[in-house]
Amino acid sequence: MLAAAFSHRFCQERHRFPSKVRSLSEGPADGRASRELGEEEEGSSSKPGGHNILVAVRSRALLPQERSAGGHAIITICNGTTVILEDPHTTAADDYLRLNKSKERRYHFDQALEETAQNLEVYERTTRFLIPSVIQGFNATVFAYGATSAGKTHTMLGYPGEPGIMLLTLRDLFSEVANQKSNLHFEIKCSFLEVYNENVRDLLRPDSDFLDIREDPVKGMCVAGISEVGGLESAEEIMALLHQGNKNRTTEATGANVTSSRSHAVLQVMVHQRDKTADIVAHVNLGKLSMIDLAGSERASQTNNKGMRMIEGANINRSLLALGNCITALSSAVAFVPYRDSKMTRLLKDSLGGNCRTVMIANVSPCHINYEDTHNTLKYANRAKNIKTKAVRNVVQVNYHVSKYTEIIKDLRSEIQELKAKLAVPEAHPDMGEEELDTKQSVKWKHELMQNFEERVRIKRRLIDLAHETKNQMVQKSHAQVGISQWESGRQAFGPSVRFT
Ligand SMILES: Nc1ncnc2c1ncn2[C@@H]1O[C@H](COP(=O)(O)OP(=O)(O)OP(=O)(O)O)[C@@H](O)[C@H]1O
Repeated sequence: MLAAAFSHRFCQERHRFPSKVRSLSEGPADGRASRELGEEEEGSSSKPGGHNILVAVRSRALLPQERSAGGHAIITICNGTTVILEDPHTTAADDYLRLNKSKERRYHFDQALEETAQNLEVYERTTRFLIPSVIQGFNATVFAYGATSAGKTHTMLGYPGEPGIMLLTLRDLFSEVANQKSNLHFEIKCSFLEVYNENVRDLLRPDSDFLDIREDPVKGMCVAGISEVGGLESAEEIMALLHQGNKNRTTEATGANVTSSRSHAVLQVMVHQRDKTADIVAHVNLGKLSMIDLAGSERASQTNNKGMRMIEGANINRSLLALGNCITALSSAVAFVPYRDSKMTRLLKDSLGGNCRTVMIANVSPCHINYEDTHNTLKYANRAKNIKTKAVRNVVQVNYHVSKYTEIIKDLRSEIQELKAKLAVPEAHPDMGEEELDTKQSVKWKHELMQNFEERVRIKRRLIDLAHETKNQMVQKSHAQVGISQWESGRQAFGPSVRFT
């Protein structure tokens, strides 16, 4: 009773989301995350320790079917960061061990969003701050986690009247790119995949084979052979691809949700950014933004799923259990993290423990019938708060040694052709006038100019040859070094008795 009164008072001071539009780089309405982003943007994100995952919890309203089944809400959100979960199980009057136990569980998160929060508010308080860092070459992931029908797809995808995190993020990303286009060159590509029954499928090329996940030393975890659609200019273009891909996504009606996602869906947007004035050597920032709508965990007893739906459910639960185990391992900082236990956790490896800035949105149902699921989601979300990632800017140096020189030579050649065409004037005659002599003089200058250009072409060619020679010499040098180290290790293995004659 006392606890209930306290929570009521506490809720009077509930957090109000500021109506003022926050700037992209301002960070979410949370001091900690905002400060961390500042460090990241200054390029110091490689500092030991890294950043904590930003964890937000979103509770939806009771659904009509939950109300008609006599469901009541057991979730209270306070102060924009606290979630109070009421245990609906009644305690028997003679259960003396539990009589004085509080029936409330209290959790604190970076953000806690109540049922009145629209997707735009969720986006502004959780994800918006990631955009500048993606443009600067950092990896970022936003994923929705929770039981079936908790509201993950509603949060990530939304619907035309209320776009979800994916569209809102893409809109801001493209408008930020447009703001910076005068000084920087951008290339934006996207891919869309699903993990269904432990198989990875390209949703933009549904007739392709199942794909493999690989760990690339430069790109991190990636999917071999996934199609990347390039030349994208607007969020709407990506959303069109997403809707096309979504038609290929596996969703079915289940006992718990009429449009239940039976697969985990991953939308990845790659942003390549470089200076417009870049010369022979360019530094390209490679940012990758992953937005993930996970399939929801479900209890077979509650969903009444049979046959294929039950197998899917088992696979979904298996991969979510693997995700839960990874979260537990990472939050307790044990040495071994079982990423390999499922495809989804392999894909999420960078987002959970690697080079990435990560936001987890844990969706919960407020209905007392879903108490166990909600409790589990809150427990995992609470553990995930301790996970640290180390985001570093991905910069590759593109050395245009050969390709750029060839391009320059091509340009010079076409210039020479143009000059030659202009030079195609009649030969000079002895009885020429002053005007004609002037023309002859300018023809001479043009000729010299052309020779100059030809000389430049020769020099560029020589540079290419030199680059090749240097490369060959380096290969020979490394062969020689391998030989020397083999000789030295052989010498150590046989000891000082080996004599060379
Ligand atoms: N914040 C919300 N406001 C209003 N309705 C919501 C909200 N979140 C979810 N819903 C409704 O709840 C139902 C289930 O939501 P949704 O399909 O997003 O759940 P899910 O977690 O993606 O489920 P699954 O894992 O089975 O795919 C839908 O009818 C959706 O419209």
